[in-house]
Amino acid sequence: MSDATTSFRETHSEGDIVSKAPSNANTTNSSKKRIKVDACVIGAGSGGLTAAGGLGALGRKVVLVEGGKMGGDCLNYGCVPSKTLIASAKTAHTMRDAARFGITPVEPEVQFLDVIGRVQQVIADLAHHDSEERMKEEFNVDTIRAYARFTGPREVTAGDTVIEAKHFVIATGSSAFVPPIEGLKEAGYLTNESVFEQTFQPRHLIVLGGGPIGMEMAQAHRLLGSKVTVIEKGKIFGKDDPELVAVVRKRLDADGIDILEDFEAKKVAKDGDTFTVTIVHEDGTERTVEGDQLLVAVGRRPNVEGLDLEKAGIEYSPRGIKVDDSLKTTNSRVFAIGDVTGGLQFTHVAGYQGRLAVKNILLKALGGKNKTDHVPWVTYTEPELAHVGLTENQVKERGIKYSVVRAPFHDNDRANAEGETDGLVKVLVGSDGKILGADVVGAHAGEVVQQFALAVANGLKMSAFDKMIAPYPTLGEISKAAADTWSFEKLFTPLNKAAIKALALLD
Ligand SMILES: Cc1cc2nc3c(=O)[nH]c(=O)nc-3n(C[C@H](O)[C@H](O)[C@H](O)COP(=O)(O)OP(=O)(O)OC[C@H]3O[C@@H](n4cnc5c(N)ncnc54)[C@H](O)[C@@H]3O)c2cc1C
Ligand SMILES: NC(=O)c1ccc[n+]([C@@H]2O[C@H](COP(=O)([O-])OP(=O)(O)OC[C@H]3O[C@@H](n4cnc5c(N)ncnc54)[C@H](O)[C@@H]3O)[C@@H](O)[C@H]2O)c1
Repeated sequence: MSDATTSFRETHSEGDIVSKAPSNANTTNSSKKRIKVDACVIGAGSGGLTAAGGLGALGRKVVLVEGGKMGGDCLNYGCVPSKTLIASAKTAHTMRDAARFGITPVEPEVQFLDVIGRVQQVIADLAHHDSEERMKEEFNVDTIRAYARFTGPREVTAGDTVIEAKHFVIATGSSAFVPPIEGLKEAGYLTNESVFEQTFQPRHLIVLGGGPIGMEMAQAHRLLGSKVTVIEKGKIFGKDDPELVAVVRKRLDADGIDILEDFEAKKVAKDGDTFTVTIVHEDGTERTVEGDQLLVAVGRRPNVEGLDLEKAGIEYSPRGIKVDDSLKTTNSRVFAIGDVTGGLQFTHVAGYQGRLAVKNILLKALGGKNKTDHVPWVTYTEPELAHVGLTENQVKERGIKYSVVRAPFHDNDRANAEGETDGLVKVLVGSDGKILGADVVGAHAGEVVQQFALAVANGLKMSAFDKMIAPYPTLGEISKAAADTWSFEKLFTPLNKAAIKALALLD
C-alpha cells in the first residue's frame, strides 16, 4: 500500500443508541442508478478512508459512501477537537502555573467561544485531508454522500444509487451510548457530538463517565475555568493500571475536579438553567449534584442500526458486527473494521484494520490476522496516561511468568528541567526478557510509550535497549533507564558477582 494511503488520519432500551442512518427501507430500487464496482466502503472515518484509499491506490474501482461528515468521529467529534480543546486548556494552566518557573503568574481571561472557534477552525484546516476531492485526486475513489443500507448479500443502496460490489467494507463507527436514566432525555445533555459546539462556557459541568472521553473533557473544562464534577459508576480510567492512574488522580485532585467514584446516576431533572443529578453510591447512599451543563460519556455503541445487515446475512449484536480474525463478517464478501466491530475503539486501530482489510481483500489467505496484543493507547490528560501490549491483568490471566521494572520521571534530568517529575514508566517483562507490555504516566507519555510500541510489535527483548543510545537530555531516556535497571538486575546476580570478583582477582 502506498505511503499516502497509510498517512490517513487513523485518520441512544438498554439505552438509546442514536442511529446515524435514517431509515429509508420503503423506497424501491427500480428507479435508482445502478453501478458495479470492485469494492464499496461504507463510512468515511479513520477506518473507511484508509480502506478505500488503499484499495483505490492499488487500482481497484472503489466507491466510498458517507452519510455524515467526511472524516468521521476522529476529525469532527473526537480526537481532533478534543486535543485542540486540551491545547487551549493547557495554555491557560501554564499561565496560572508560571510562578514555579520564576514568572509572575496570571489568571487567564478565557474567551470560551474563541476557544470553541479555534477547535472548529482546526477541524476545518484539516478537513481537506479526509475530503472527497483528495479521495478522488489521490486514490481515484468516488464518494457518494448518503446513508447506506444493504439491499442484498452483494448490494448496497445509498441515496439514488444501487451499488453492486465484489467486496464491501463496513466502517460505520460508533455513537455515544445514552443510558436509560430517568429524566435524562427530557433534560437534554451534551455528547461528544455537541460538546465541541457549545455556545456558552459551563459554570459547572457535570460529567457522566470517567473513561477517556469523560476525563479528557473534565480536565480541559476545569483548566478553562469551569467547575467540574465527574460521576463514575466504577473507577476512573478503569481500563488502565491503577498504580499509574493514581499519578493522574493526584493532579486531577490538585486541579480541583470533584470526582465521585462508585456512584451511578439515577435521575436527572432540569429547572431553568440548573441540572440536578441524583446519584446513588454502591453502598446505597444518595446525594444530588447541581450544575448548568451535563456531558454524557459512558461509553460507545457501534453504528449497526439502519444498515439492514440481515439482508446481507451479516450477524451482529448491540456490541458490534461479528468478525473473524481476518475481519470478515458472516458474509464472506463483507468485511467490518473500526469501532463498529466493538473492539478497541481507537483511530489507529481503525486505520490498522483498514489496511488489514485491504490486504485480506487483495491477497485473500495471504493477507493477515487482526491482532490486538500490540495496540497502544494514550489518554491526553495532564499528565498523559499511555499503554501498550498486555496489561498486568492479561499477563496474570494467561499465566505468563513476568517481572516488573519501574523507572520514575523524577530521576530524569529533562523531567526535572521541565518541572514534570510526576511520572512513571512500568514495564512487564517475560522470563525470557521479552517486553510484554508497558505503561507510562507523565508528561508526553504518548511519545515515551512509542519505544515500547516498537518493541512489543516486534517481539523485542529488554536487551534491545542495550545498544540504543538515547539522546541527552530527553524523556525517552526513562525507557532506557528502565531497561538498564532490568539488565543490571539480571547481570548482577550473586553468581555473576562472584564470577566477576574472581575474574578481577585474576587480573
Ligand atoms: C471525544 C473523543 C475523543 C477521541 N480521542 C481519540 C484519540 O485521541 N485517539 C484515538 O485513537 N481515538 C480517539 N477517539 C476514538 C476515535 O475517534 C474512533 O476510534 C475512530 O474515529 C473510529 O473510526 P471508525 O472509522 O471506526 O469510525 P468513524 O471515524 O466514526 O467513522 C464512521 C463514519 O461512518 C459514517 N456512517 C455511519 N453509518 C453510516 C451509513 N449507514 N452509511 C454511510 N455512512 C455511515 C459516519 O457518519 C462516520 O463518518 C476518540 C473518540 C471520541 C468520541
Ligand atoms: N485518548 C484516546 O485515545 C481516546 C479519547 C477518548 C475516547 N477514546 C475512545 O473512545 C472510547 C469511549 O470512551 P468513553 O470514555 O465514552 O467510554 P469508556 O467505556 O472507556 O468509559 C466509560 C466510563 O463510564 C462509566 N459508566 C458507564 N455507565 C455509567 C453510568 N450510568 N454512570 C456513571 N458512569 C458510567 C464506565 O464505568 C466507564 O468508566 C474509549 O474506550 C476509547 O477507545 C479514546
